[in-house]
Formats: sequence, C-alpha cells, structure tokens
Amino acid sequence: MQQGSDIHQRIARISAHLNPPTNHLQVEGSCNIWRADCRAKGGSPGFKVAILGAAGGIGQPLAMLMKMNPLVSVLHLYDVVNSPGVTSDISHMDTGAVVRGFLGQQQLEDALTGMDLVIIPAGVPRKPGMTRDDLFNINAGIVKTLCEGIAKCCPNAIVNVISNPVNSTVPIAAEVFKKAGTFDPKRLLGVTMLDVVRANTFVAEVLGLDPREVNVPVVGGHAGVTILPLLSQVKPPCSFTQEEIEYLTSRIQNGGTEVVEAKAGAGSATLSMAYAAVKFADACLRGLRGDAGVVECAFVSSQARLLYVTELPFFASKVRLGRNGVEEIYALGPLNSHERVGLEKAKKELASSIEKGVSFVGK
Ligand SMILES: NC(=O)c1ccc[n+]([C@@H]2O[C@H](COP(=O)([O-])OP(=O)(O)OC[C@H]3O[C@@H](n4cnc5c(N)ncnc54)[C@H](O)[C@@H]3O)[C@@H](O)[C@H]2O)c1
Ligand SMILES: O=C(O)C[C@H](O)C(=O)O
Repeated sequence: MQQGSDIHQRIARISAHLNPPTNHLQVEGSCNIWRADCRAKGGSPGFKVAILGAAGGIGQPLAMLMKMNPLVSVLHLYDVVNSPGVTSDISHMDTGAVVRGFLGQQQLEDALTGMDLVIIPAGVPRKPGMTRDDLFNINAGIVKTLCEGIAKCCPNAIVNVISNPVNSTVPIAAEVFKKAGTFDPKRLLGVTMLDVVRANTFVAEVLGLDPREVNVPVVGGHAGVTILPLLSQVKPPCSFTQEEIEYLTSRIQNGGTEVVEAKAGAGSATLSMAYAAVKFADACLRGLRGDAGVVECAFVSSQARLLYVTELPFFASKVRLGRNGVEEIYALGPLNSHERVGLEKAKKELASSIEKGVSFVGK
C-alpha cells in the first residue's frame, strides 16, 4: 500500500515536470526529470554548461561527451534546429548531468541563464576549396548574436569559441562584450586545441611514441600559416631533421583541410573537434574548480594577463587556467630560426583577421 502510494506520488511529480509551467521547451527523459527533482533537494556539485549549435556535426558528439563529464551537473543544448531530438537522445545516458534542450532564438536566453561555461560550435563549416575566412560572412553574424545573449544572461561565464574563422570570431565576441560593458579578457577563449591534438598525433607518429605521452605547444591562431607548432619545445625533448620539420609543420597547418577534402563536401572535422573541445572544456572546468597547474593552448586577448606575447591584441599561446579563466599567459620561449620566420608570417595574417572581426562589430 505504502509502495503503491510512493509510485503514484512519483508519477504525479514526473507528469508535473512533463508539463512545466515555464515557456521554454524542456526536453528531458522522465527518469532525468525525476533525478533533477532529487538533485534540487540534495544539491549535486558540478558546473552548468551550455552548448550553442548542439545539433550540429561537432555539437552532437560534444554534447554526448560533456554528458559523460563528471564535472558537469547541468547541460543545456541550444540550436536553431533539431535540438529536441538530440536532447531526448542524450538525456537517456545514465550519467550525472541533467540535460535540457532549447530550440530557436526565442529560447536563447533561457538556455544561457545561470551558465558557468558556454561552448560555441554554431555556424557553417568549410567545403573543399574554401578557406576558413570564406565562412566569415555567415558565421560572424551568428557569433555576434549568440554573444549578445551571453552578455545579457551569463556575463560571468567562461566562453569557448569554436566557430570559424576563430581568428576573427573571438575578436567579434570581445567587441560585443565590450559594447555591453561585460568584457573580461580572462573569460573569452578561442579553441585551438584541435591543432595541439593533431600536432601531438603527427609528432608521435614520426617519433614512434604513444601520442598521450607527447605535448606540442601550438601558438599563433587557427588558420593556415597562423597555426604555428613549436617543434623545438616538444615534450619529451627530441630533435627532428629539416625534412621532418617541414613535413610536420605543413601537416599540422593543413590538418583541417586534409579532413575537409577527405569528407568531400560533407563538412569539416567534427569528431576529433568534439574530442578536442571536451578536452579543452574539461581543462576550463578543472581551472574553475581550483585545480592547480592546468595549462593548455588557447587564442586569447593579450589583455587577459597584462602580458603581450606579441604586439597583437589576440594570440594563441600556452595559458594557465584557474578560477577566473585565464590566470596567466606564458611567453613564447626561445624560438629557432624556422619558428621565428613562421611567427612573422603568422602575425601578418593574424593582424588582418583580428581587424576584420573588430570592424564587423564596429559597423
Ligand atoms: N575551432 C576549431 O578547431 C574548429 C574545428 C572544426 C570546426 N570548426 C567550426 O565549427 C563550426 C561548426 O562546424 P560543424 O561541423 O559542427 O557544422 P554543422 O553545420 O554540422 O553544425 C553547425 C550547427 O550550428 C547550428 N546553427 C546555425 N546557426 C545557429 C545559430 N544562430 N544559433 C545556434 N546554432 C546555430 C546549425 O543548426 C548546426 O546544427 C564551423 O564554423 C566550423 O568551421 C572549428
Ligand atoms: O578546417 C576547418 O575548416 C575546420 C577546423 O578549423 C579544423 O581545423 O579542422
């Protein structure tokens, strides 16, 4: 008898959640709803994370991997299409995070309110023959609108920008936040982790090592010659022939194009990108939690820590992540002559990509 009334109470609670009194679409499996209810009472530790563009090629595996991350307690999945299906699917995974879906511009604010970390993979990908800059006309407007929402609803969130061209979309985000009076250079990070992931893989292949043991700093930006692997600073320490340096530099700089061509019109890197994005997001969350010694490469504002690695306002370099986002930017360290030449080429292209992003918002 007692057991029967418990079940009825549980069903009543579940159906109350299935018809939520809010105006936003809450796409959750019934078990998750019940667990969400318990969580509200018990209080589960963890961070609130939103993915904007969650139904896309990167967004879906990224959402799946973030649902598996024990540091995440709430996962908001926002897109302009298909987010209900992705949310329903992912919400059945028996991991801790509670998943909620949000569909369309009118639900952007609900998706963002209260978030600790916002990851942005929204926007169109390249097709063969295109540069990342060819995506500017469409993706600039998408990133601008999403960042306006962030400035309004979660101005203190850490923001991870994946949408290309990163060398311009990060400056766009910064300008939007400046206009709104919410810009904190420590909290805005362009995701260049895929370049590091590729560099680790390709260098490990050449050295005959396990890629998990290899760490290659990749600095500059995220497009062509702006992707500058520092092969003289590889860990564990090693040396390369000139031929290996040229092969590795070219393969790392063209890794994205290699995938775009192999996919032959069906998009760009999605699975390795989702892996890299989760690796980076996890580092940001460990930093927020207060872990010591969290160091990754990212494309950040040079104002983030009063250290101008170069004279440019944005640059990718090794950064230490902490409770406030970017706690420290590391200097480039000693470069060899090949890297010094590469740095000059990278800076030239970066300067114009950054300026293009800044002036887009100024218009
Ligand atoms: N930083 C990197 O290293 C890196 C790596 C790979 C891809 N990318 C970039 O990531 C972006 C996404 O790539 P993808 O393969 O996932 O593309 P995709 O087309 O598969 O997915 C993009 C998603 O964004 C959504 N979207 C479009 N406009 C939106 C808006 N206004 N608000 C919210 N969502 C919106 C789409 O509906 C779609 O679901 C591209 O710009 C691509 O170039 C960056
Ligand atoms: O190459 C692309 O267009 C996508 C991404 O920037 C990548 O490096 O894979």
